[in-house]
Amino acid sequence: MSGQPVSTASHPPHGHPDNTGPSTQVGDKASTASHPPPHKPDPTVADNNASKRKLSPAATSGAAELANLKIRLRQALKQYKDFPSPGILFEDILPIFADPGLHEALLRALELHVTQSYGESQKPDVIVGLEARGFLFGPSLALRLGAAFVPVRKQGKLPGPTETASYQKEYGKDFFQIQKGAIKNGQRVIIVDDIIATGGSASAAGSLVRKLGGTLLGYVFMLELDFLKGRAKLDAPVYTLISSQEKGKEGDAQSAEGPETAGPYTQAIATGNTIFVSGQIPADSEGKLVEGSIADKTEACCKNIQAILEEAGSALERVVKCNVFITDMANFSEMNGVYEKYFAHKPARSCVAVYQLPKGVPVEIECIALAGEGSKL
Ligand SMILES: O=P(O)(O)OC[C@H]1O[C@H](OP(=O)(O)OP(=O)(O)O)[C@H](O)[C@@H]1O
Ligand SMILES: Nc1ncnc2[nH]cnc12
Repeated sequence: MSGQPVSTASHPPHGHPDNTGPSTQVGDKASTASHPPPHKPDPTVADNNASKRKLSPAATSGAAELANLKIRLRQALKQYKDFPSPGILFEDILPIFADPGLHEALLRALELHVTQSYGESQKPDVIVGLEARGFLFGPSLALRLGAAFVPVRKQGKLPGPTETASYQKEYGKDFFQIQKGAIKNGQRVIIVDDIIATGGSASAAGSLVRKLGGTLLGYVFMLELDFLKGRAKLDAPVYTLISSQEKGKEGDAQSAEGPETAGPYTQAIATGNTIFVSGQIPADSEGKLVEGSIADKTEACCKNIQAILEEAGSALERVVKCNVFITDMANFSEMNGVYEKYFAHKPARSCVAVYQLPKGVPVEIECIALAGEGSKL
């Protein structure tokens, strides 16, 4: 587990007790949710059972492993503007394969996802990988699962009788082919690829699998470009390890919605079963400062923390400690009004007034959270 130092934007720790706002009082149990609700939690709804739930050590260590892995994978991605054609922001996954540790971690996470999602009785018989990047990890994954690997290739590459499907992808039109007889009637199949963008490629591959009589269990991707809504084209369950921001920047490996870091620190670091989130200021995902009241700005900080935690497989409900920095205690109660909607379970908290904050903002919030439950591991 990596133990990189946690770098908050610019603040030394402050130990100011704060029992007048929505923080947990001394003597309260640390309130963490071992079983977050299956639906996305509404941060504005109080969770009165939060303090009764406990984490199992195995679940938390698995979840922390996944959280850390996601952060490391995201950081390894490289983005290229206008490749292969103008207007496309190309997500390069190859650096993951250049690092044996990340490569191994990727395969482990995918293997665990499949074994835990489908179990022994629904084990896949065949992993289908899509040319070319689905070939980078499809065969290794198949081997780990004791399944066959079958390639779907671009037109004209496969010998013998084939089935063909045409499709439109994010940057062009193409044809996929599969060898007739490569999948037997009724075999359970999982389709894997590096990226789902518009979903055109994956959908065409799904149609080929079904043409051969395969039972499509689902799709597994390393990365999803959410904003293209490709999964809407697919009619089998979709799993993606990480999702990508709508507007990324070249060379940038930030989480989906949190603002990019403005200095030599990382948005979040997971170690053990703990996630340390760097101080969040009221800025949007492009780093633009949010205008408006203290309430608006506090809300922006909370939303950034929420996005970063969710990206790391955790949630606001799993925050155990917050540090709030404000530049004027006259704003304390307006800040609290919003803060308590997001942190209804009252994690431990300090709130201090500081002389100045980066970029002249009036509020900054950092936190420590427990990793997610580990349902994917
Ligand atoms: O969801 P879509 O819009 O269909 O796009 C996703 C597909 O695009 C990329 O492949 P590409 O055709 O560029 O081939 P490559 O792997 O050979 O580079 C990627 O590897 C996916 O297969
Ligand atoms: N933006 C993108 N980056 C990398 N591969 C892709 N395949 C389809 N769209 C892509």
